[in-house]
Amino acid sequence: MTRGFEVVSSYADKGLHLPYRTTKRAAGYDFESAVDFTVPSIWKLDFLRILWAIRHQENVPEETQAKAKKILKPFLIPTGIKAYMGDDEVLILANRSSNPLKRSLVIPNGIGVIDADYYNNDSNEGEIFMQVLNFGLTDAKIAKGDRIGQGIFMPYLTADNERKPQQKRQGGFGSSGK
Ligand SMILES: O=c1ccn([C@H]2C[C@H](O)[C@@H](COP(=O)(O)OP(=O)(O)OP(=O)(O)O)O2)c(=O)[nH]1
Ligand SMILES: [Mg+2]
Repeated sequence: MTRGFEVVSSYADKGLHLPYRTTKRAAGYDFESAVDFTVPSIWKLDFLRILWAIRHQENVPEETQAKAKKILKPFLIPTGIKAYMGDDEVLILANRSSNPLKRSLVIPNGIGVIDADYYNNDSNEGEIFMQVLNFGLTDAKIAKGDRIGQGIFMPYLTADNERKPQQKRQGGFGSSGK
């Protein structure tokens, strides 16, 4: 077992496809969405009120803040997939170049870093999520099975005299603290 993909147990009988390469020399394994998913447009904000607040240097009302927070929060598309790899390897999750053009979807953190020790972690079994924002004017509808991103396996290097890592990975998305 060198590196590869598995379906996480909660999706065992959901008919998911493991990520695959579409052409002979493709670097990226395409990931499909595990569910039908809607990514709301970030423009669904209460525009006028925000502009008003900025114009008058007022605090944005709490209700608007809550709404904005909900919409601006990057959305996590479940893939139902986990990846195993060597200890000195990482899976880079990148957008498909067609996504900004066709679906107005971007990855707000640029790329996703899927660590080798994320695999089978105690909190979510290592399920890979694709974090996206929809900068378009309308909601982006994604169907189960749509190819949403691509994963590229890479080796990584460590630095001399580094402070040895103290933690065991418990999950993702901020699990190691601030
Ligand atoms: O697009 C992404 C990015 C990350 N992850 C998972 C795998 C990764 O191993 C873990 C942690 O990612 P990262 O280290 O980039 O985020 P963090 O904010 O530092 O979280 P943590 O404190 O859990 O390391 O979250 C994803 O599923 N999708
Ligand atoms: Mg981290």
